Amino acid sequence: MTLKRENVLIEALPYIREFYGSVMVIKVGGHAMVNPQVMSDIVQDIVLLRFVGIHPIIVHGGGPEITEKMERMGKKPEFVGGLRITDDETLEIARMVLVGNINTEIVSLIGRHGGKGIGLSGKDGKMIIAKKKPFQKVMIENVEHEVDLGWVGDTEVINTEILNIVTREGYIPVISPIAMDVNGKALNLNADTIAGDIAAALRAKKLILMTDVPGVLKDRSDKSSRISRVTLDGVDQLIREGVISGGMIPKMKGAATAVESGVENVHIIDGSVSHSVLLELFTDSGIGTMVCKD
Ligand SMILES: Nc1ncnc2c1ncn2[C@@H]1O[C@H](COP(=O)(O)OP(=O)(O)O)[C@@H](O)[C@H]1O
Ligand SMILES: CC(=O)N[C@@H](CCC(=O)OP(=O)(O)O)C(=O)O
Repeated sequence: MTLKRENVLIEALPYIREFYGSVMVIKVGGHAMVNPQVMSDIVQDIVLLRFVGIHPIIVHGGGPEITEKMERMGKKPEFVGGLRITDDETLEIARMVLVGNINTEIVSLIGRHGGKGIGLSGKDGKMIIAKKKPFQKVMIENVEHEVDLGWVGDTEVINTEILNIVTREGYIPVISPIAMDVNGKALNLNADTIAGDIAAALRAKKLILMTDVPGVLKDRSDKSSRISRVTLDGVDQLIREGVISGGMIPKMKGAATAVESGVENVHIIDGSVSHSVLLELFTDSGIGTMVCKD
C-alpha cells in the first residue's frame, strides 16, 4: 500500500523529534558503493539527516575496490575470518583506495548535496589507536595452522575528541578504516569493526551497517530467508554454525560490540535499496536485521 504524502510526513515526525541532536554511526560497505548512483543517493539521505538535526558519522569500507586493484596488480587477495591478509604492498593499496579515492569521493558527494563533509582516517587526531593482531589459528585440511594477517590491527583506543569537535560544528565526518599503532605505523582495520567501536565509544543512538544483502540470511542463496532479529548469543551461534561467513563475520562482531556497550539500535540493511536509511529511521516498518542484547 502506498501511503499518501502527508501520511508519510506525519509518520516521520515522531522519529525526527526522537532523533534530534543524537549521534548516528552509518557504515557504508564497499559493496553498496560499487554503483555510483546508489552511493550518491545514500549520501544524499545522510546529508538530509544532518538537516533534521541528527549528527551522522560515516564510516566507509571499500573491500571490493581494494580487491579489484590488487588483482589488477597481479596480487591474490586472501582473507581469514573476513579480514584481508595485508602485506606492505597491500597496505599501500588499501590506503590509496580507502583514504585517497573513496574517502575524498564521499566528501565531494556530501558537498554536492549541500552538506559539509570532512575526511578523516583513524590516524587523524590519533582517533583510532590499534595493535597488530596476533597470529590467528586457522584449520587447513583438519590441521591447525597459525597465520600472520600482516598489517591488520585490533582497536585499542578510540579517541572521540575530534569527532565531537567536528560534529558540533556541523560537519559530517567521513572515516576510513586505516588506524595506527602507538608508534604511528599504519594498520588496516575492517570498516565494520571500526564502525562498531566508534558507535560504542560515542554511545551512539544508532549504528547502521549498510551492505548489499537484505540483512543476515539463514540461507545465503535465498534472499527471502532474512533473520529480522538476532541477540548477542545468537551472533555467536551464527558464527559457530557457519550460517554467516566472510565479511558478515566482522559485521556481526562490530554490531555486537556496539550492543554490548549500550548502543540500543543496531541494524544491518541493504544499501542498494533506494532510501533504505530513511525507511529504517523514519518509518514504522523496520527493514534488515536488528541486533539486540536479548
Ligand atoms: N548469512 C549471511 N547472510 C547474508 N550475507 C552473508 C551471510 N554470510 C556471508 N554473507 C556475505 O557477507 C557479505 C556482506 O559483507 P561484506 O562483503 O563485508 O560487505 P560490505 O562490503 O557491504 O561490508 C554479503 O554480500 C554476503 O556475501
Ligand atoms: C582488515 C580488513 O579486512 N580491512 C578491510 C578494509 C575495508 C573494508 O572493511 O571494506 P568493506 O566494508 O567493504 O568490507 C579490507 O582490506 O578489505
